[in-house]
Amino acid sequence: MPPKQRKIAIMGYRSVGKSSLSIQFVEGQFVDSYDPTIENTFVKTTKVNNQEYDLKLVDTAGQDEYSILPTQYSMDIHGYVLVYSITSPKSFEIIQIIYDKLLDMTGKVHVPVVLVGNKKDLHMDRVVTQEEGKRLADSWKAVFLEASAKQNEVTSKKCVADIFHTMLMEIEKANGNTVQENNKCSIS
Ligand SMILES: Nc1nc2c(ncn2[C@@H]2O[C@H](COP(=O)(O)OP(=O)(O)OP(=O)(O)O)[C@@H](O)[C@H]2O)c(=O)[nH]1
Repeated sequence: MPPKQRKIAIMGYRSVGKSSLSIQFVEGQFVDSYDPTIENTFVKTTKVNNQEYDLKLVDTAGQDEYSILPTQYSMDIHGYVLVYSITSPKSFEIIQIIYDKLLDMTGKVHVPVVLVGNKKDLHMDRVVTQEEGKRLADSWKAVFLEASAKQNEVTSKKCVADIFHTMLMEIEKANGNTVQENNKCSIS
């Protein structure tokens, strides 16, 4: 089977770890320093359920309540990884605004979304509970995962690559395809 071409955007408030999650997935490393992103596209070939995907990952600039989303984000993007930090109530508020803007812009009632609560390693600074994240994702009929880009960990027994693999599977489902669920850390 030829590889499928997929484009995913990773969005959220400033400093929630969008670049860190992207770099952990693409390069397998964590960078502690903070360098605000303008926009960056990563390319990676990855395999899920025996299907190869040529993935373009658009790491967007941090958005706030006043940001106007570039219209190209509604045109050639197959799915959205929406990220907040479990240590930032503001980022949780902003992610809901971004989701509403996406629906408005695409004119759709449902877009493939994976909601990610990042920085789950910072237990002491947690302000957004897992239940709040799950409830929000449920209201969108989206998948919810908590992650640590730093520790390359996602919910239980999974790693950052699984965020993107889950996203690819959500896109398959949105296209009417059935998918196999995977419950351990993916390597590629
Ligand atoms: N402890 C911890 N720190 C993290 C994690 N993910 C990111 N960080 C740190 O948070 C800061 C911001 O991370 P970035 O990945 O640059 O955030 P961003 O969302 O891309 O930021 P913008 O480009 O401004 O939108 C950096 O200092 C990271 O090292 C994580 O899972 N745990």
